[in-house]
Amino acid sequence: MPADIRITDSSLRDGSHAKRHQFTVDEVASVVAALDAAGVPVIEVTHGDGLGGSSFTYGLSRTPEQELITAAVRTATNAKIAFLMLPGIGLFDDIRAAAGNGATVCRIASHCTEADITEQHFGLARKLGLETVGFLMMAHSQPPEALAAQARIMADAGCQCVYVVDSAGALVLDQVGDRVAALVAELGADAQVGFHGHENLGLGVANSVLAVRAGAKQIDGSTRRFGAGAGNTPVEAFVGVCDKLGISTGIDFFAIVDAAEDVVRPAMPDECKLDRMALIMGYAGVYSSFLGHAFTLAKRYDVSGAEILVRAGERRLVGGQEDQLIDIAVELSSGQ
Ligand SMILES: C[C@H](O)CC(=O)C(=O)O
Ligand SMILES: [Mn+2]
Repeated sequence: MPADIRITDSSLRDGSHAKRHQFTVDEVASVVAALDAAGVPVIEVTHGDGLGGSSFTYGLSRTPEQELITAAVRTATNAKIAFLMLPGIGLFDDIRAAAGNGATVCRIASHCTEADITEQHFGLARKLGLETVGFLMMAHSQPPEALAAQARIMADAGCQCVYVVDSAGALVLDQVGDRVAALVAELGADAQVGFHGHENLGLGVANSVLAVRAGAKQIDGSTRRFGAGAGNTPVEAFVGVCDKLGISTGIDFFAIVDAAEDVVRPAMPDECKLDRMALIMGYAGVYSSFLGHAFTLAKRYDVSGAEILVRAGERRLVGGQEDQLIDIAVELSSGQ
């Protein structure tokens, strides 16, 4: 029996933000082995900011991501290995390399008003025989009908599942359902709809259930919430809730609970916490991966990390504008 929904585990990609991109091959292999054994169908492995993300702006990786992808592919027996790429950060050759190393699911992300920059990337991915997923990031910032129009651009370019991506963990309950429903209505049989949640307001599981009820067929999460900000929808809790609701995921609850505690947690530098800075991100609508940058800048310039995030929210900064966090920190340190 096929599962009702397909879960993609992002611990080894979104979790890369929380680990400052310091994964080793051994950590990736042990996490993939545990998730695969628990029945997780898709495991995403890449630098937190996608292929090519290793840089001074986004943070240097400890291990080249193609080596991590290769290790994941070698380890998985059933799970598909996915990778993320953001046009402008990664290159076409990075997609070719990931495909050559055995990854089979290509996830292309853009800010949720810029789907047109993904068209050529979906074209290449489909030509390479990859399964395609599109990410409309910072989805809280646009109304359902605007997101649906952007989803149509991705689907027409060859994307097989368009995700509503709550990058800031700012969407609340029906705001997820309304957005997913708008995409389902727009895309019909042309593409599936997915949801990627963050825990910054503590709603990852509830939001994901509402996404499923609105017609989403693919849901992201991270085991032990290992992701940016307060982390992602916890896969183990979501699987338990789905079991109770009669939504089949194909993942064994007890096995994923053990994987979270015994394998994923030891690979994490710390728990992903719902603390002051994470809550402010959700409340102010700030891109979750800014957390580590704001933390570092707060220390360097001796200013409040929370204040950096509040100002980032006021300026409606989007992914790719990490450098503007430095401007904010400098302003704060000079009393502006
Ligand atoms: C590059 C981002 O980290 C993608 C993502 O997971 C999000 O927007 O959320
Ligand atoms: Mn994310």
